[in-house]
Amino acid sequence: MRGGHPILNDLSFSIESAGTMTGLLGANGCGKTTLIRTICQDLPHSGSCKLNGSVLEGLSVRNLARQISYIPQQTGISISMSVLDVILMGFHPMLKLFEQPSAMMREQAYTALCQTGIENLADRDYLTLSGGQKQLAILARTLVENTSLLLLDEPDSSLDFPNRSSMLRLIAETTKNHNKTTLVCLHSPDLALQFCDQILLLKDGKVSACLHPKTDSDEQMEKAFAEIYGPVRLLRISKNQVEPDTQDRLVLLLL
Ligand SMILES: Nc1ncnc2c1ncn2[C@@H]1O[C@H](COP(=O)(O)OP(=O)(O)OP(=O)(O)O)[C@@H](O)[C@H]1O
Repeated sequence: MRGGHPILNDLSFSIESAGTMTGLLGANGCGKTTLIRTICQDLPHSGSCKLNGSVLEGLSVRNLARQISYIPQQTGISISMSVLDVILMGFHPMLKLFEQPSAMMREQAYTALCQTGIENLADRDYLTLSGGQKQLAILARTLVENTSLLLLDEPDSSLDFPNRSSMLRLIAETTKNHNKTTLVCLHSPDLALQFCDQILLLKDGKVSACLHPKTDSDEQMEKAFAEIYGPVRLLRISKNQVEPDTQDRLVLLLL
């Protein structure tokens, strides 16, 4: 519910097993953020969300934070603190009251900064970062959180062209290597087709299609995307034309 109005209706879906990444796509205002915030229990709703068989409704904020990492479009951090301290916030749900992060946690935080390529910003005030640098810092924080479900709302929106791809690759690798389940809102069908195991298309408050880019036919996917975006054509670029040892690359063109 937003402003007293239902945004999502009779919506039901399940996400594949741990180690998989699901993209959530749809037109502006179709309810992607609403769905993500509903799952992390940030918005009122009827029905229920289950994670590994456990109902999420009714769990305490601390308990939810131990299981779910949520990256909103705007981080909401408004006080001065170093980028390293922002990453260390990822350990808070694991610490007791007044307990400080250990040396090992600080080391892990620095490693996460290196993984996202912003170790040179460790001592910078977070508030002085650009929008894209902030997104990389928040992703680094997510990497240290020991959660099983990642909910990411357009984590690439402020990033430059190559960094968008790097960000999605890193999220996909983290998902697989750490056996996490990831649901990510995206606006780029191309990035979703390249990195996601499953794509949910949202329309009129419902899931209009659930696609599996590695196995669905091009015709099936074209038809589903056309429902959302209008006439489209799916181009398949053979792996030999891209880089060996990768999948064919799929690119969606608006007609
Ligand atoms: N605080 C609010 N009060 C009332 N309605 C809201 C509020 N926030 C969002 N909405 C409405 O809820 C609907 C879904 O919004 P939501 O932000 O979930 O869409 P979205 O798919 O994430 O959009 P975008 O791709 O533009 O980010 C929209 O019609 C929006 O106008």
